[in-house]
Amino acid sequence: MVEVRHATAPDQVPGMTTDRLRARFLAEGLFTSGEIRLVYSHEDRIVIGGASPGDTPLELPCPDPLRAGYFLERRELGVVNVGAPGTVTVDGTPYDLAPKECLYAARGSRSVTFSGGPFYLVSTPAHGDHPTVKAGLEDAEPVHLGAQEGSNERTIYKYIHAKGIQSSQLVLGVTVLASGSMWNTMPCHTHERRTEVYFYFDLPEDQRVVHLMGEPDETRNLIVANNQAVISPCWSVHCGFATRNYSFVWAMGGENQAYEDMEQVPIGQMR
Ligand SMILES: O=C(O)C(=O)C[C@H](O)C(=O)CO
Ligand SMILES: [Zn+2]
Repeated sequence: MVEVRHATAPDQVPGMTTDRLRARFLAEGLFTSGEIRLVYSHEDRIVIGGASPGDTPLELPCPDPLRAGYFLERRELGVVNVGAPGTVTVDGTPYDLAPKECLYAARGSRSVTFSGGPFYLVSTPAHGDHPTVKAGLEDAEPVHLGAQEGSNERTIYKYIHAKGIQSSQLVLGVTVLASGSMWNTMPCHTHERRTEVYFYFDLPEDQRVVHLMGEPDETRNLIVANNQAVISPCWSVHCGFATRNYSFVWAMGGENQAYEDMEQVPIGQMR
């Protein structure tokens, strides 16, 4: 199943109801046992999805919006295990992924199958060839940020980026909040040259993230549950706090792969 989302201009946001805002930017229901569910966003043509194999392995389909012979004919794929240990098999080679481990699947791979997990998927168009690579948290250089005083102690694990796993344009990592911390990405930023998607996981079912989005001086909030994702166009801040600690996958596609290429927003400029 694939859902197509069109791009949104920032001047459309002030008039939006909560329902319209959620329909545009929040991806719910990505995980249904026995299915692969995808959202094709026209923001930098990022595809996100959830693969929930249940008892039977699932094969990545090639949905019609791609108009390709197979999913990775012109694309690259990042996979993060967001559940129990599982295996992703790429053209017959199995890669065992523990929770929070990552696999980059190369353009040109004809078959990708999933068992165990579930797995979160992010794909962007690719114009070059880079090998399929698996990485664990120990392979990603951890960056410790924040402090208890700000309720934002967290570790950023960068997997696919300019100095890590090589890709054509995909940039991807996992941020893990320490127990007792709730805030991510504050002070926040935008990326004029990229689209970013935050996918929240490891959050108990009865807890929520309050995700802030919109232009810095015209923010809105989305109340986000476990295993849901928020699409941030280049003009949108992306940050939030939750009712307890959690983890999230951040992934970007666009003009460049420099993690540091962002416009910082001093909190005094936010409204
Ligand atoms: O907690 C954070 O801060 C982040 O994880 C920020 C993301 O990595 C990000 O937004 C990258 O552009
Ligand atoms: Zn960002």
